[in-house]
Amino acid sequence: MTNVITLVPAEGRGLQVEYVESSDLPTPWATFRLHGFVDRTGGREHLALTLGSVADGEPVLARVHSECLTGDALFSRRCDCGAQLEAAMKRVAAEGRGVIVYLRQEGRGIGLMNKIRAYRLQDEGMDTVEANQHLGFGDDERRYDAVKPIFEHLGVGAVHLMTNNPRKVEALEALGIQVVTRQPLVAGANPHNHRYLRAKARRLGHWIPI
Ligand SMILES: Nc1nc2c(ncn2[C@@H]2O[C@H](COP(=O)(O)OP(=O)(O)OP(=O)(O)O)[C@@H](O)[C@H]2O)c(=O)[nH]1
Repeated sequence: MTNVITLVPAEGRGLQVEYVESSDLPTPWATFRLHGFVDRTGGREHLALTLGSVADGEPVLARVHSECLTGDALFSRRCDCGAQLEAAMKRVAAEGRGVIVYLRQEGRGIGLMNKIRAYRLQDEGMDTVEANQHLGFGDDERRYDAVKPIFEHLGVGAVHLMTNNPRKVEALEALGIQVVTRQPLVAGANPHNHRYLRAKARRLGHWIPI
């Protein structure tokens, strides 16, 4: 007996995202519902956390977060990722309703090992964009296609998106997701990530007060 109950093809490149299963996920701030999805095209496993009734047709407070193992799980202060994830989960908990999609695209899409290579280059003086380029990658290799079928499966329509990243807003809107408002998500600035945040603001155009 399989747990796979839905197959949702997205528009465009014939992306196939399978919904696998859901469970409770108690956290310090709320007990979320945890939903598992597999992107059969890219072979990646993605997650979504929901709280409250997100399928009622009203815009939903939302975060689309890309995996950062070092920041999200290992407390790294090189970036702001873990602090942003925690802030987003707390905001959804405070609101009692919302969705957080956790996309498994580590290191802005270059993968964990290459992110460590990029960190080494940053230790030697490059900024986060230069390091990616030095390794032969683009500034940002992420794709957000999987978000559309995940939102469709969850019944999420329009969103209030928590992000400082203009490319993320553009990418979701290009998929047909209505971003009603952008909610700034500034958290986790510290002396170790000052250069990183400055590079995100200056090189990647993030709306971050520096
Ligand atoms: N290549 C690379 N990736 C990094 C570095 N620091 C963090 N990351 C990755 O950057 C991504 C950050 O994802 P998000 O927090 O969802 O997005 P964002 O572009 O910061 O935009 P926000 O929505 O404003 O947070 C994750 O995939 C991290 O693993 C770095 O120095 N180099």
